[in-house]
Amino acid sequence: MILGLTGGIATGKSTVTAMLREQGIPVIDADQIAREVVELGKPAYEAIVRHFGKEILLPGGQIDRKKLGEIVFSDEAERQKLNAIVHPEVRRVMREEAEAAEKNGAKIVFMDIPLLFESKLQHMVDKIVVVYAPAHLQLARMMERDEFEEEQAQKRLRAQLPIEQKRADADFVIDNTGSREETEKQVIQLLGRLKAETAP
Ligand SMILES: CC(C)(COP(=O)(O)OP(=O)(O)OC[C@H]1O[C@@H](n2cnc3c(N)ncnc32)[C@H](O)[C@@H]1O)[C@@H](O)C(=O)NCCC(=O)NCCS
Ligand SMILES: Nc1ncnc2c1ncn2[C@@H]1O[C@H](COP(=O)(O)OP(=O)(O)OP(=O)(O)O)[C@@H](O)[C@H]1O
Repeated sequence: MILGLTGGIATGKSTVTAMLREQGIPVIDADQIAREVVELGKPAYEAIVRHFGKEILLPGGQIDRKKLGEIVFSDEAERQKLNAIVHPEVRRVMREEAEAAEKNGAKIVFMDIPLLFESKLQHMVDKIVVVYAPAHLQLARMMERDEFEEEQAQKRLRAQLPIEQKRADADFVIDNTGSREETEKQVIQLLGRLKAETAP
């Protein structure tokens, strides 16, 4: 069974991913793959430099993610352009990794896909788990973690569908409004249900 793990920016997907891995569940991470496919010299890297120019590079030649983020979260057309370069590569690698995990005998595989709903990737997964935190907590946690001003954080929030809508469209919701311990309890409870469903 392939589960799509999604939510909004800073709702706690990475936090939940770490908890799942601790329970021995494989999690394929779209953000991590999106970082790997734009490493220096990869095809997506070349395409990004062609479109956005050398101004978005660090002195060592790697992509300056902060700078590219400032551009794409301030300009919807540029964000779409970046998505069109990066997303097909990310989907291809995710499929490969899911197949490898299933070949290794995994019955339950999670794919952490932040933009699952926005990119209409529902077809890639059997069920959808949304990690939820209300918008005001998303903002506060993002500002603290990334040292963003409120306006920078708001821009990133506006580039995604509202978290309330995602919650409504989920098969399962993990509410990360409370403490990490409360969240972990929900993760373990969900795994219990899924293991019962996938038992022979
Ligand atoms: C714009 C970039 C350079 C900013 O890098 P940065 O290191 O600051 O952020 P990071 O990659 O860790 O992403 C953090 C979060 O931002 C949100 N986000 C990232 N890209 C996008 C996007 N294109 N549209 C909307 N939200 C996005 C997601 O919630 C993601 O979890 C980077 O996010 C990127 O290359 N994005 C395009 C690829 C993408 O869509 N990745 C997310 C899902 S695969
Ligand atoms: N239950 C919680 N209580 C307090 N802080 C939390 C909780 N869960 C997560 N955080 C913090 O909130 C921030 C966002 O969490 P996390 O990085 O897991 O979110 P994410 O959804 O993976 O974010 P992104 O979409 O940006 O990748 C982090 O700094 C994390 O340490």
